[in-house]
Amino acid sequence: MADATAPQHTPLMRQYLGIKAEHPDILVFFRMGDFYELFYEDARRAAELLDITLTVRGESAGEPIPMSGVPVHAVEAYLARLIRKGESVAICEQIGDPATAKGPVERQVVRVVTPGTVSDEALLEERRDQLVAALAPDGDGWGLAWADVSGGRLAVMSLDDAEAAEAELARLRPAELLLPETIDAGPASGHHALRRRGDWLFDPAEAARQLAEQLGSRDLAGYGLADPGAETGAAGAVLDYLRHTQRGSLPHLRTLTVEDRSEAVLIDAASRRNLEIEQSLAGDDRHTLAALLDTSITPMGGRLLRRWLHRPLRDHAAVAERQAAVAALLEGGNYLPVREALAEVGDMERILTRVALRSARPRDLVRLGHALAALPGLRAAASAAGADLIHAQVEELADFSELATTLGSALAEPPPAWLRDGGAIAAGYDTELDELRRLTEDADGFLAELEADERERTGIPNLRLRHNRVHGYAIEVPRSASDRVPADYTRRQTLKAVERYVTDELEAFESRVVSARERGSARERALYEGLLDLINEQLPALQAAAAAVATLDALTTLAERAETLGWSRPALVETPGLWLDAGRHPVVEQAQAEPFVANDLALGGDQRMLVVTGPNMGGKSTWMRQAALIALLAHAGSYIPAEAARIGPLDRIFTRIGASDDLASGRSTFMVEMTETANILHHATDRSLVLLDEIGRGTSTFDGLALASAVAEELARRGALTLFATHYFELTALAEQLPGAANVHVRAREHGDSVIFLHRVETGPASRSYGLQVAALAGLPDPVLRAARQRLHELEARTAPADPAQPDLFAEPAPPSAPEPAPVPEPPHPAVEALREVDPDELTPRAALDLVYRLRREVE
Ligand SMILES: Nc1ncnc2c1ncn2[C@@H]1O[C@H](COP(=O)(O)OP(=O)(O)OP(=O)(O)O)[C@@H](O)[C@H]1O
Repeated sequence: MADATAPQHTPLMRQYLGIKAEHPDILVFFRMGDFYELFYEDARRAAELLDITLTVRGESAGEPIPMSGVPVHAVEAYLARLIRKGESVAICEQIGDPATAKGPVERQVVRVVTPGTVSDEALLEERRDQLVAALAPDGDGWGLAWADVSGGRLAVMSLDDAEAAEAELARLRPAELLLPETIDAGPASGHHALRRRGDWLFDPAEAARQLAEQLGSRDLAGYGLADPGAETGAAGAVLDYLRHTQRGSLPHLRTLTVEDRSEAVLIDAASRRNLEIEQSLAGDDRHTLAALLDTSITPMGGRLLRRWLHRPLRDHAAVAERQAAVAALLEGGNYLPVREALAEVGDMERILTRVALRSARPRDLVRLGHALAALPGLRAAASAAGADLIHAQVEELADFSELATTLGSALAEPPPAWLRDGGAIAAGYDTELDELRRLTEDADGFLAELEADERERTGIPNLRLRHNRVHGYAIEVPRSASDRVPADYTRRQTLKAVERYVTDELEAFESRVVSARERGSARERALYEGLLDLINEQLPALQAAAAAVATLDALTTLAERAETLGWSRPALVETPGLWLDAGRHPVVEQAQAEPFVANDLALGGDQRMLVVTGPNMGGKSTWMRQAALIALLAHAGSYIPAEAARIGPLDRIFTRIGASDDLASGRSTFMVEMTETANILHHATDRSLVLLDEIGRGTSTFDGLALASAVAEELARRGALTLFATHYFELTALAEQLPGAANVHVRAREHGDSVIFLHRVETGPASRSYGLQVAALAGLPDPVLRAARQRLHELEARTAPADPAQPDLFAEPAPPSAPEPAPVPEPPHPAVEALREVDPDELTPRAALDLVYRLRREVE
């Protein structure tokens, strides 16, 4: 990097390097006319990241200056690409007037665009929160804070250990993560957009002061943070970062939520991945719970629904409230008119943020006007559904009709893309603006008239009136006709084929028009600012209404999904457990063409562990995952894909499914598996749902078997609600060994050399595995299959039940081997002797009856 102070740099480069020095880690977009330019290392990086041309711009300090750039009009598309790659950009604008500047125009960084703090519509994903989070260490634990700038939310949470921090980061997926400079990254290591910030920015006491000021309260006691700790420090760091990036105040951030982990059904990072809530294991968002459920009408409803799915609630009362609302919306199709009314509302939440940050575009205000106008209809439609939660939302939909009317009459439709384009304020809204506009518009007529007059006066038929940005208005005459121009023409410019002149009349006109135009746009800007002020006056009430709309949308979406997908309302019961009648996998059922086979599940009470066996491809994983997804949906307040269900309280959902190397952290498949299993064993309780799929597979058979059985024993001891799928038949013996354990299997039928999967879950262990048949279905070559069959016969012969090479892992240990005395045979009972002597075929009915009487006497 070049040295800014080196005197041999050009003045422009000295200015650039001075600004760059304040933003050493991020790209600086340096405005030069119609381009944002990047220099030196930034230029190289941008060229690579954006696939734009790297050129050279002259020399400074005797060295060529590498340069790349993007046109101003297309900057948003480039910014969006950089943000998605986790990059941040400082936008440096020209703020001085180039006409009057001596040396380079004054320039200043007006905002810093970062992945976690953006609020521009073009840079945000519509249906996903884009968060910036901060972690601060706290003994063994961590303080966590996060902000959703575009939604106006700020939250904190205290975490007991690194595992909890990892789990919450996996839930929130912050686009940026702030960490004190001097600490070990711990649970944050590997985060793609880690930003180190000065340790002092995490200081709890100073953070508490800053936060109280931001929230307009005396201190944080009202938020339960009377004694500021690491979480407050983290929130302070987030706030500082937001102020730094927004370069202004944040009037829309006025509340702080203190989240408590124990209020949620906890899902650790690995389990969350396995459940494919918002992202599939394949890495996309198709075939996920969110993709299936999110038919919400407004983007903010979609984002709220995702938050619900990511944070199922333990409190059955809160869940029941959502269920009751969904039921009320389903009744008589109440949800349909609500959805219709929602269609006009749009993304009020993010629009309000842009209004608060004063970056709202004309289109935002037009849409806000429509949204406000739609609220009375929404209110009426929602009021028809009788549920407490719905009424609470309706109450928040205050009357904004005056504001709606003002916006409706103030804004032109369709609006221009930018305020600077002009025409945002509608005609008839302001007489002064109308007057100024008339002056500019009349200019066209005046010019046409003047042109005609001058042609006639001079007799030059191709005389034209021209306007150009630099030189203003001029009368253009071909050079060949220049000897015919009248004396009152003053020559301004001589070009190759034409000469340009002005007249006093034209100059007077020009100053009138230019001043009218300038005053017009200033007036328009002032009126627009006035509208922003007007909205901001009611910001808290508007934000509350937006939150209510989002809630109504999310609830209505759950109702629509329940109806469309044929889901039912689960009964919430007090006994921990999961009892499903004809449950289905919500996503697989929709994704596949073949009909889905519904299955029951009874897990709880005195049956707490089910060992699931059956062939590969039989449907074990699907059945287990559907149990977890149904439990999750139920605790999010949704209806579920089952005919009927009883669902007890749940504290955690664990899913140890599938195997994957975690190459990034250098852990092997088996190591990952055991780490995840260890986590389960540390935390599972009798209210935890645990899914273990083929645990122990990643090591030798005996080690694997031994580990799997010991893990099962521990889970049984803890009384965890466990589904345990395995290909080790030996583990089916667990059903007899462990209290509360039973076997189930997915049924398959042999069909010649092939196998038919019935996908039906039945009691008892599977009889065989059909591994070779499944391999055949998968297209393994015939010679290999033949060899495998041969090998299988050999193995089966070798491991016949009497074979000592196959140990019975669950047999009681043999008692100490003192030789038992041979039992002394007892003489048979006389009744037995008598029975031995008769031949039943020879007996008449009468003799048989006599015999019974005799035997009876013998045994008395
Ligand atoms: N209940 C069902 N009804 C219809 N199809 C099903 C059902 N369950 C599973 N399937 C289908 O069978 C396929 C295999 O299911 P799954 O992956 O659950 O088998 P698995 O027994 O876990 O296999 P493996 O032991 O090889 O992991 C699924 O992708 C799905 O298409």
